[in-house]
Amino acid sequence: MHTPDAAPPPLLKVTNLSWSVASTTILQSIDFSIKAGQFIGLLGPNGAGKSSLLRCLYRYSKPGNGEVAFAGQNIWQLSADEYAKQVAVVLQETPSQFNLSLYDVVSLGLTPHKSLFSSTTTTDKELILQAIEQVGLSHHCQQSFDSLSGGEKQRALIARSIVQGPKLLIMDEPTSHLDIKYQIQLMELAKSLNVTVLASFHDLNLAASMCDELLVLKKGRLVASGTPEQVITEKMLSDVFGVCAEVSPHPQSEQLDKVIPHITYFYGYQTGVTNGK
Ligand SMILES: Nc1ncnc2c1ncn2[C@@H]1O[C@H](COP(=O)(O)OP(=O)(O)OP(=O)(O)O)[C@@H](O)[C@H]1O
Repeated sequence: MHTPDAAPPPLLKVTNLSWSVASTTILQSIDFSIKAGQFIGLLGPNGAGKSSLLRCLYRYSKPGNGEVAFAGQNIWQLSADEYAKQVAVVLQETPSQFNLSLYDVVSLGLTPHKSLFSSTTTTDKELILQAIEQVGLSHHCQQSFDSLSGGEKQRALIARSIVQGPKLLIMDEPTSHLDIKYQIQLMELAKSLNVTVLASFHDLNLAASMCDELLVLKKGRLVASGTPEQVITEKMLSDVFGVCAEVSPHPQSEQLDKVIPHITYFYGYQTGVTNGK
């Protein structure tokens, strides 16, 4: 009898994940999975646990309970190098690169793929230059990384991720220091790479416009997940973020052929005007 092939496992599956520091529970009983090709946004107020969760996913923190599986395999059973070939990370704070040029920093994306003494080939060099061109920084190639602007640094780190060739790109508030144009550009750039992306956001409208699905954390628990239309509701904004707001379809929804919820925030928290909405 013919049995249909089993569906492939999700690219990332988080099961009953909890993480504590000393006796304080920071993340509690978190379950979700991400399919290959999705662009997922992680939301939550300050201190909700977004960075802590992402650290458990890029194998920096080991959960006290539960499991993180990548393509069906517990990530702690993979070596750090094996995992780094599959998962790239862009963080909000860029550590100093000690006078490395932009080119050198981008070339570090090759590190997980190279043995200790192997040299950079012509193909590698082409890949590095192509990635730098893709993020629009060709004219800064030899500039020291530390002297780049915040937006240029973040784009350079995306170029490093392109060179790394990951299946999953994890970004922890990568746009927090960028002006609005670069925030949009950086996220659209990440979206155009055709890799699976999990990114934390503070700008809920940006997340709603970019993401296929959203995950919402509150006090270390996953309290909502689904499409932006399902997740971005006036009730969620009030319950999780404590704001009074109106949600309506973004004017581009029709043009883009999907419902993009758009949030208009109300002001007057000191005076109580928001209560009378
Ligand atoms: N190593 C640690 N030791 C003690 N407490 C920690 C540690 N890491 C995180 N926390 C605490 O866990 C909670 C969640 O922090 P986390 O940085 O994950 O939140 P976040 O959602 O990313 O916040 P933000 O939006 O402000 O960046 C905070 O109360 C933080 O102080």
